[in-house]
Amino acid sequence: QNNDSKILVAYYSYSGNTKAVAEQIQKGTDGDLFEIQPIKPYSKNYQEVVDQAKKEINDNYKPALKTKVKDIDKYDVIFVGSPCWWATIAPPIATFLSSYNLSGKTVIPFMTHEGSRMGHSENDIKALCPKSNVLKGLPIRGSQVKQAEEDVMKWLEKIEMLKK
Ligand SMILES: Cc1cc2nc3c(=O)[nH]c(=O)nc-3n(C[C@H](O)[C@H](O)[C@H](O)COP(=O)(O)O)c2cc1C
Repeated sequence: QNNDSKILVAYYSYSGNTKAVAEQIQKGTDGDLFEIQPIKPYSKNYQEVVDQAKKEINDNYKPALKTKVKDIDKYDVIFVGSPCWWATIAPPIATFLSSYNLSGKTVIPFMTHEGSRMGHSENDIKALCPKSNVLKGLPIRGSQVKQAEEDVMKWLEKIEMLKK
């Protein structure tokens, strides 16, 4: 229940869509917003990032991140947002989930995509934090994030995470 929970909204966003949804979730939950950023940013060239992402995902590569969450232990609920990359989470999310002990916490995925919806990201997330309670995720089409707020708020209400 939102009123008793401490909420973190963590996300990685390459081109801004997932960031927009993260901000809507932050607004709806009053949680703390945290941007996951790799130390080495991905190329601005789309084809380059597509090729690099494919290789990194196939290799289970986990890029080093710029910053850490200060006190992860205080959070009960962690929203985790990623763009859909090759039908799964972007590699910085894999690093994020591997960097903390998230056992006993509720992990709530959300994803922006251009057709694959959540892909197989929920299973991949579960494998990275096996002792967390991973809920079903929210997929939002990347090109429609600006109109997504109502759907996001309805979803938050349904999963009892909308702030009172
Ligand atoms: C490397 C890469 C791989 C992608 N792979 C997929 C995919 O498999 N399925 C899909 O629906 N969209 C795919 N997309 C589109 C993105 O998921 C979509 O544009 C998303 O909203 C981008 O979010 P962002 O602006 O937060 O980075 C891919 C985009 C990139 C850059």
